[in-house]
Amino acid sequence: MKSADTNKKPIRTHGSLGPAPVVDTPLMKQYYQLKQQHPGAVLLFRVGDFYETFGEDAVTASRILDITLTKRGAGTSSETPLAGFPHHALDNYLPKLVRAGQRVAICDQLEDPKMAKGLVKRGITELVTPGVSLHDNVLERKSNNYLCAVHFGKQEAGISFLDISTGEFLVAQGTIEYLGKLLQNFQPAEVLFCKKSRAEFEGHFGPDYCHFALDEWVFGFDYGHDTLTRHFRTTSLKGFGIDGLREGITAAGCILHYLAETKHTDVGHIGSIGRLEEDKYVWLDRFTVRNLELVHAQHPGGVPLIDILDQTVTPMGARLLRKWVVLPLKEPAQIQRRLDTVEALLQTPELLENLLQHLRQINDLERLISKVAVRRINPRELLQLARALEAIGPIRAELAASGIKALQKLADQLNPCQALREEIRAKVREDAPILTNQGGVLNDGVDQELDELRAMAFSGKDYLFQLQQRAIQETGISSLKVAYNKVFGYYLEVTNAHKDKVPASWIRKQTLVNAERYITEELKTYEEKILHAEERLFVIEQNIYNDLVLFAAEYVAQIQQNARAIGVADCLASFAATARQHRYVKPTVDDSTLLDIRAGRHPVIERQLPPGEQYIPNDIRLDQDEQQIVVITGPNMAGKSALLRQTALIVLLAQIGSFVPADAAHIGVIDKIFTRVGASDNLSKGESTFMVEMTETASILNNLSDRSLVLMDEIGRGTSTYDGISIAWAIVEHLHNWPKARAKTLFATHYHELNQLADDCPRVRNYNVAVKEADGRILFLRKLREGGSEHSFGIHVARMAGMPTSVVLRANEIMHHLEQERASAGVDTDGATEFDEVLAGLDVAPAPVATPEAARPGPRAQPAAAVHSAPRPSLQLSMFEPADPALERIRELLESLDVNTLTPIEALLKLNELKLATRSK
Ligand SMILES: Nc1ncnc2c1ncn2[C@@H]1O[C@H](COP(=O)(O)OP(=O)(O)OP(=O)(O)O)[C@@H](O)[C@H]1O
Repeated sequence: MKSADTNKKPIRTHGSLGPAPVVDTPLMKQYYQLKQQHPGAVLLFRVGDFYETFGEDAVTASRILDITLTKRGAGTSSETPLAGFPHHALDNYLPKLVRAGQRVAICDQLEDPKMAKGLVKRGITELVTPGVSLHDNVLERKSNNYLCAVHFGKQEAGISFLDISTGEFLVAQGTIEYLGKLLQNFQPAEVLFCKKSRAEFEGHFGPDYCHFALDEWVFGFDYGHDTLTRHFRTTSLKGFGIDGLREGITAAGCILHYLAETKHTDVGHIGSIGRLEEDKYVWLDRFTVRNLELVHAQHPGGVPLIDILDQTVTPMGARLLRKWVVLPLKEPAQIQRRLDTVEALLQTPELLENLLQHLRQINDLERLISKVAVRRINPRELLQLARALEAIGPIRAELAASGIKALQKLADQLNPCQALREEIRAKVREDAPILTNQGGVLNDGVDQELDELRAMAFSGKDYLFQLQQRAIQETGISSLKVAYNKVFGYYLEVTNAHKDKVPASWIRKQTLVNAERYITEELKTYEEKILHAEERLFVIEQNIYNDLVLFAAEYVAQIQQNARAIGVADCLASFAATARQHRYVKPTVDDSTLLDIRAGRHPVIERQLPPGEQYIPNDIRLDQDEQQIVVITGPNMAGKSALLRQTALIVLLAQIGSFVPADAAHIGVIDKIFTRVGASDNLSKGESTFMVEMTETASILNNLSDRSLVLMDEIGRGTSTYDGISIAWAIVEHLHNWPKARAKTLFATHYHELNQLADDCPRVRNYNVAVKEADGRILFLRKLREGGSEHSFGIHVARMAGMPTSVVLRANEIMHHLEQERASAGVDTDGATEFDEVLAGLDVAPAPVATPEAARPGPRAQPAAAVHSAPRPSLQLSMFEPADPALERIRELLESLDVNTLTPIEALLKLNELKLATRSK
């Protein structure tokens, strides 16, 4: 990047520093020059033993790090805020800044200040950003830390993820929904996009992602392709199976560009790039991932599925499990292999125990080898690497002898890398320090010169001790001591009380309050010898250590393969451990379209219940021919949502290869799980959100297949009753009548009116979650039983929640009144209710499938005119009052609709339009 001409005018930084102070010294001139290289980053500027921040950076740093904010040049034209911390505290403070979402540029002194002529040379040595970090304090052991890049193409969009701490590099291309799902699944720490795409990105995915916008030229396909092929040293990307992904390649190229920008150039551990194939995994839309709380809880204090499931003992296993959970499989054979292995592990408890015990020794093999690749591994970590490799041998032996095919295959992938292990053990001292430049890293006998220098340094120190003893004897000053500091080197220190006994040949060097410090010729000579030996010794150690790291770097690919195999073994062992501990059973997973769960339980809720309370299991059966859609009614708190979610979670667990919380489960593979929850914070967020959601719902509903599972929970709750029921009704009808697919559906509602759907739609069945009323109170039985419910129990729940008795009594009175009114006014001669009329008038559903049931009187059997001809004293829809001209317009709009060609979703959108029109009148 070009820096401004700094000779003539005062340097001004880019926006973030605000009005820049006048540059008054060469040091500040140097600072602003460096600051301009990464204007958006907090610059930690090394001055002596401190990292300093200036201007806005200082304000930010002091707020995040809770360090003192002072002023530099207070009261002068160059006054600027200042905050700093000692350089050795970097490991402590840097992660705090990065975790707070800051990008941090570290500027170091590039030469020894003692040697520098004039201003010390400084430069940015690293740019640490939330998505590009190798610091243990920034990274979470159990999750990946992804950097992501998004590129919007003309037809499709591309996306790429990289975890630099593990070397995992992924790419995908597809629709905006697919990208949204991947973002939700991978939860990147930082997203890169093109400057001009900011609005597009935020429009689709919201403003909450920590992001960085790059120049447009970075997002060229040719540039991306070249960057990738140069990195992988290949001529094409065919070998990775990604050559057709134009937008994806562009995004991936942008990631590598960013690594270079942030000075991450040693990235040999990024040895491959994998494609995230949309077809391979169950489609979980982003609401489903969030709503099922797979990896993150929706509310503070909530427990996500992963916390219940995760019994892994290695970080590789924990990270892989998080991926398995959000990417369930669709191929029955692949699922079966995992299930069979878990079963085999359960049948051989001794193998499971041994495996877990050895796995516990493994540590974070994957991140350790990445540190080797980027040359940032310290001696203690290298020892950890050796220890991890030592555990590989026994694991390989256990797996190979297991007699379980899948585990034997894993054993074949493991390699204890004996030569590397032995080399580390032979060279690195067991008690090696973290730093490599202060000695004590290598064993004796590793290098002859090193041994000789060590002997000299140590004997020199012995000599100094003898010198001290001699001086004490000669002068009679028993408190005399030999000491060392960086400025004067070795010196003799004598307290003031004895200074008259000091020989004349001693040279005074420093006067303290209570003592004098001296040097002698002899002391100087020995000091030089010792320091020289030490300096040389440190250099030799450093060189040998660097060579050892280079040697280890040759094992990167092999150790990454070990790490992957260990991750798989750990996940499977974790499934077995969970199944054993919590009574999970092996599901049957096949190509059928049946979903039959016997005595299923919610894996999370059952573990959260207070002691003594039992989770009540329930059966759920869905198929294509008889029971495609189950409408579940029941009062608030009955357990409807729990039932929906447990069904999805059981399917999901089965398809990631885990046993399931049930007595038995038969699962014909599901290809998509689609969830909509009509929570008030969802549908009622605002019209625009509502529209976006409806449009998305539309596109997803139209893409469902016979293998899809749809969960609708209180759809329409966030809007008015009529809207809510209409939308819910239309969606169920669509799902039932859509000729292209019969998606299995669970529909929870407390609109008991929806029970009428079963009259028209032969594959819709009514169920309810049982409750018992006794003495005006309600007892939740949590049992699903066939049949609809007659009324909702909101008032009882209000009582349970501690509502004042007077309010509860009054509510009861009003309810009875309304029920009576409704009974006398809302039922016409055919038995259709007021609500039926409204639906009939709008006719939002497509023509029913021709079945005998469809001929029965029901909502759609009513002609549109019925809306006006039937008496409606109590449930007036004022928008149909003819007197109002604005409403006339709405009527015209309605009449202009061709209901025979209108799709259900177009109808929903029209409904919304009408709603807006009524509001604007
Ligand atoms: N089968 C069950 N066994 C034991 N407890 C259960 C069961 N199902 C649900 N519960 C408990 O009941 C609570 C309420 O359940 P849930 O949220 O599913 O009710 P709901 O019918 O969806 O209510 P609402 O209509 O208010 O959303 C849950 O938080 C859970 O603690």
